[in-house]
Amino acid sequence: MIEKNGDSIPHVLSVAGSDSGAGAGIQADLKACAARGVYCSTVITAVTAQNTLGVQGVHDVPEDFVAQQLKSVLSDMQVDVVKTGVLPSIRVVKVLLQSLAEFPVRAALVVDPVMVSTSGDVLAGSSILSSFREELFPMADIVTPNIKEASALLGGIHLETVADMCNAAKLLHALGPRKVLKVERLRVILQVIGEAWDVFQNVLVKGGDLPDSLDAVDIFFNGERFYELRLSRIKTRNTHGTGCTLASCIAAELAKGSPMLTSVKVAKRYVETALEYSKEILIGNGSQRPFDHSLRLKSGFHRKEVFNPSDLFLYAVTDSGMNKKWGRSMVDAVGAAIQGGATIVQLREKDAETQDFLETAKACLAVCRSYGVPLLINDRIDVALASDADGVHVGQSDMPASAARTLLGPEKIIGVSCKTIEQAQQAWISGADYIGSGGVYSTNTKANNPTIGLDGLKTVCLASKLPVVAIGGINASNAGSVMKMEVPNLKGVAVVSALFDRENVLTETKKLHDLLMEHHHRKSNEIHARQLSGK
Ligand SMILES: Cc1ncc(COP(=O)(O)OP(=O)(O)O)c(N)n1
Ligand SMILES: Cc1ncsc1CCOP(=O)(O)O
Ligand SMILES: [Mg+2]
Repeated sequence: MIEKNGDSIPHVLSVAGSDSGAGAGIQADLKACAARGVYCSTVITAVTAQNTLGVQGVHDVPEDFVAQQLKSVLSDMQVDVVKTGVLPSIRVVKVLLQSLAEFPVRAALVVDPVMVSTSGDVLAGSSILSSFREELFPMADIVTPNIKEASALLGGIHLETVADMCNAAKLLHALGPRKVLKVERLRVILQVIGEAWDVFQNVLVKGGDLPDSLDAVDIFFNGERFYELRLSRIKTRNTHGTGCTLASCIAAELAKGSPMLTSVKVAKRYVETALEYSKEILIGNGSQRPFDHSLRLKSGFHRKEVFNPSDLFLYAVTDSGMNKKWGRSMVDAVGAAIQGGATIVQLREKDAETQDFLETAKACLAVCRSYGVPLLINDRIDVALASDADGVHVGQSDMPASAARTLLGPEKIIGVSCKTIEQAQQAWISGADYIGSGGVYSTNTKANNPTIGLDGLKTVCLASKLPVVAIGGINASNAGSVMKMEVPNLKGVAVVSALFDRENVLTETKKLHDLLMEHHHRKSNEIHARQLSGK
């Protein structure tokens, strides 16, 4: 951290190559860190003459001078995270590792094993592979290869499917044996002192180049579990520098103190938002075009960064009565729902005392943040504000969404319950982010709540400018009928009893998640087939 007037600013050191076109490399790292509110210092390892057409020349910086830059920064400034990009020679890798041994960084080492530019130009030769595998990776907290890099690092194996990517992530993870030995000791110490630990080496295999995928799918593996991180693929040619930017954002979030998985999810969302924002900008005449890291040029656009409609996919709404009945705490229930695949959580406490509600909210928020899952508060703006939850859900007789927006500001998520076209239009005008629509089917969870059926849901979805989540009596046997409806705004289902009025929340959530994924894949394949046949 760097001290400024008593405030500390998270600090990332980027050790990478310069891109004269400023789409990738050091320049992308500087812009990404600035966009994420983090200080970024730089050690330049190579200077490229580069533009949107490709790389016209590369000049490696002599390793002595790389060492001198490293010493200048690390001996003087408190670095939280080191992020690496182009490391053009084995000697530079050695110099880096020696510097890190002399001046250890506080939080993490993020290794983006850059070998080939977007244009296909080689930036680090294959002689570097063994040095990466044997010397650098064991020291890294996360490595972030794309498909081509993962394949090269694993002796040229073919990576064509998500299953191949999982396999590659596992094999790359296994290259960190010294790290595992080192962290095993740390794990024991942390367990003894009761601290959470997040120190296993992590691998993110980026699937941006995966053939035939409509989504941008990355595989995150932490040595224990695989996470399939899926966002819609933005159709644009302005993608030069996405790898550098993603790794820098991960580094920036780690420097702020976020857990690894949260950092990866935040970084992925940021890149998606930046690509969406810049998909039509024109810089240069070639096909390797950069994007705009500074999302504030278009007013209001950065709201997209706050809320991701695909988070509505499996929306878990809690019920403390049900948890009590099955003898578990709210925190355990929320943790189990997230592990089962819940993509957003709402705390719905109808009878709790304010102080208890606030404490529960803070405890659940810690769980949600550790998984990068947003937590919303039902009805109570005051509890959302006091706990710093990610937002609120309000109904037609709760505080109006416009007043909630004024109180919560632009950085929080607001959902509104709507049964009619007029309510849906008003929600949009009021500055809400999404609509909850139902009860679709009858339910015992909410009294005096007329059902609107699938037809009512469809009417709201078609009229809505906001994404919609369906709610009310939804479970594993009828969720398919809901998601089968051909309405673009419908993003998922919100569920109470089918998750929480059950003995095993994790199993029930997983069951529903798998079913929703099956529908999602079927729908994606249908769209893909339709696009291919030109219909
Ligand atoms: C996602 C979602 N949709 C609708 C509701 C219902 O909210 P409301 O109409 O305010 O009723 P209560 O939940 O407050 O009883 C919801 N909670 N979540
Ligand atoms: C909160 C709410 N709002 C509309 S229906 C409903 C209850 C949904 O609960 P369940 O999923 O148990 O039917
Ligand atoms: Mg309400």
